[in-house]
Amino acid sequence: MYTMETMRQEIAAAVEKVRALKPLAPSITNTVTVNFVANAQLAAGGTAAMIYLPDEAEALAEAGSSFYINVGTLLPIYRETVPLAAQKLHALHKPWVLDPVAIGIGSLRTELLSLLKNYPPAVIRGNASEIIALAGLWNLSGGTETSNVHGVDSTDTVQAARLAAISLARFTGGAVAVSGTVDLITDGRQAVCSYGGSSLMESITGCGCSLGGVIAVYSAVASPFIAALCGTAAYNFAGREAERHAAGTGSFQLAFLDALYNASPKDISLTQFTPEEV
Ligand SMILES: Nc1ncnc2c1ncn2[C@@H]1O[C@H](COP(=O)(O)OP(=O)(O)OP(=O)(O)O)[C@@H](O)[C@H]1O
Ligand SMILES: Cc1ncsc1CCO
Ligand SMILES: [Mg+2]
Repeated sequence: MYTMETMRQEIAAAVEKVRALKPLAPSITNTVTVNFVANAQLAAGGTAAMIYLPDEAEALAEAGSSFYINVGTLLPIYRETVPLAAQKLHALHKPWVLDPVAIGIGSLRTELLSLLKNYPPAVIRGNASEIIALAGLWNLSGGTETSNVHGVDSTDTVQAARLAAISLARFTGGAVAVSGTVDLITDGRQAVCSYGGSSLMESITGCGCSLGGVIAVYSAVASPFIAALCGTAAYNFAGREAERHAAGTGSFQLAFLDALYNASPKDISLTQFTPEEV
């Protein structure tokens, strides 16, 4: 168990380590936000590599320190690529992050997300509706059988996903980060609410996707819980900072990357978060 003080120390240490080591966190991610994911990973201090083909996934699962799988826009080749990557990561005991974007839409997405239960990710990151639906698909408490996911956006509150997040974290032995106005991060034993960000983050695409990629970067140097908390705190810091400089959604995206790049270990570790009952 972490105290609030040790959480802050470990977050600051993770931010510093990533900037020193530049860990490679390869991604299988959607074509909508692939560029934003790579740029956010670089802004945090990590190294990015985006993958489509099965043999490349296996090679980069070996080469990387961690990995990111986001099922936002599936292509037929992912029927091979995603399972191969997950199997390899599981066999190598490497941390990987799952974003179950738009869970419930289409048969390939359901097939892949069901199968990934066999190779549990270190961190699951999603909006509230996605977390509830993944717990449902994996038959865990707090989940619902029918998905409330409408396209890629959430229709549930973060607190409504609390039990689903806790049961997913207990099942994987890792952590879950539920995003929204106030984010919830849990490892199944403790939970933290993280504050900050900006409502403009809902008006651009890819803040959630890229947060998953950045959590994968931090997973290379920290426990799943600290990595999830560190990524979320970095986003809450950078979002709030970017809003002060943005004229609208276009300049917000640029200001957000600048803020993420310029954020110090203290800026990130001193963001507001509070413990929650589990
Ligand atoms: N209203 C808000 N106020 C403050 N921060 C927010 C708000 N909405 C989202 N965020 C922040 O935006 C980031 C992404 O969360 P969000 O829930 O929008 O993900 P998402 O829906 O999966 O995004 P996408 O699928 O477009 O990538 C998180 O860091 C979250 O804290
Ligand atoms: C808009 C969109 N559509 C599929 S993935 C994606 C990025 C946000 O999840
Ligand atoms: Mg999303």
